[in-house]
Amino acid sequence: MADVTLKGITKSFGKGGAKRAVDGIDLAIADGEFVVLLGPTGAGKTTTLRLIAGLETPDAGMVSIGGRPMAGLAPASRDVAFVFQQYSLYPHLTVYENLAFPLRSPARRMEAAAIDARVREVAKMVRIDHKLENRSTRLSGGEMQRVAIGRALVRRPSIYLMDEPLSSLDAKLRGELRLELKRIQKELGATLLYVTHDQIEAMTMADRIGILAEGRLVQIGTPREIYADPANLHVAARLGQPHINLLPVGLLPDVPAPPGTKTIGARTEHIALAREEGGNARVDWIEHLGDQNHLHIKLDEQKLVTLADPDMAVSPGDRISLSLRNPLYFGQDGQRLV
Ligand SMILES: Nc1ncnc2c1ncn2[C@@H]1O[C@H](COP(=O)(O)OP(=O)(O)OP(=O)(O)O)[C@@H](O)[C@H]1O
Repeated sequence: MADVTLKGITKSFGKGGAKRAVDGIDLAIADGEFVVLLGPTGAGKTTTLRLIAGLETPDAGMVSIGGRPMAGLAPASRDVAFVFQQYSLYPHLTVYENLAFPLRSPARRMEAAAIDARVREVAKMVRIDHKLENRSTRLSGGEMQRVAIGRALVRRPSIYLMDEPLSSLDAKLRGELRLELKRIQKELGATLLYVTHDQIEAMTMADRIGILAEGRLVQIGTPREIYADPANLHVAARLGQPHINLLPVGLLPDVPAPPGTKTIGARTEHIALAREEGGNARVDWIEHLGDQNHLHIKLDEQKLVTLADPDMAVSPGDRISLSLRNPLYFGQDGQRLV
C-alpha cells in the first residue's frame, strides 16, 4: 500500500469550465489510512476519486501515489482499485471467475495456483466462499456487492477507491458490510479512500473524515474532531442525529455567546431539560423511532429536536425549562467562534 497526496487539485466541467466540480483540494492520505469523503450530492466526491484513478484529468494541481507523480499516467498504470456504487460484475461469469479476473491479466503473469489461493482467501474474507461456483446473476444484492468488493481486494494496489459501495443495499446489510469492510481494511493494512453521504458510515469506518462542499475540502479530522469541533455551520450540520439545532442568538437570554455570534448550534448534549410548570418551552410531540425517541420542542416560534431521555416522562403539551450547556457559536459568515 502507499500514501496518496493531492495538491491543489481542480477540475471543471461544462462550457468554458462553467461548473467547478473540484476546487483546489489538498489532501494527504497516509499509508494504511482509511479516509472517508463525506458530502452532499454534487459536492465533488466522485470526481475526486476519478481524478486519483486517472479517469479524469485535473485542470490544475497534482496527484501522487507512493511519492510518484501521476500526471499523464493512464488508469491501468496507476495501481489503484476502484469499487463503484453499482456492482459491475461480469454476469456470464461465476463468482470465482469474477474474483480471478483482475489477476489474469497477461501483464501480471501470476501462476494459476497463486490465483486460486488468492481468490479463495479473498472469498473467505468477504464471506462469499460458499457461492464460488454460482453465476454472479444468481446472487442477492448484498452478495453481488461482496463480490464487487472482493474483486478489488484480490489485488494489492497502492490504494482502494470506493464510491458509495454500500448505498444500494438495505440498512441491515449495510450495517454488516460496514463492519466487515473496516475489519478487512485493518487486516490488510490497506490505504482506502471511501466516498459516501452517509454520516454513520463515515463516523464508524473512518480514521479521518474529509467534509466536502461545493468542490472544496472544508475540514478534515478524526470523526470525533469533526463532530465535536466543527469549523463552520456546514460541517456541524453534516454530523449528528437528530440534526444540530441552529438557533438565532438572543433566543435564550442568558447564553454567554462571544461577540459576533449570529447562530447558536445546540445538539442533544448541549441541551438541558426539566419538566417545569411555567418553563420557557413546550413539548410539541415525541417521535418514536424504536431504538431512540426524538423530542420535538417549541420555544416561542423556534422548533428544536433532541434525543428524549427515556427517564424523563413528558407528553405533548407539557411545559419544560430548556437551557444550553456549552453550545457551539457561529458568526455572520457561518464560521465557528471559539
Ligand atoms: N462528466 C461531467 N460532466 C459535466 N458535469 C459533471 C461531470 N461529472 C461531474 N459533474 C458535475 O460536477 C459536480 C460534482 O459531481 P460529483 O459526481 O463529483 O459529485 P458527488 O459529490 O460525487 O455527488 P453524488 O453524491 O451525487 O455522487 C456536479 O455538479 C456534477 O453535476
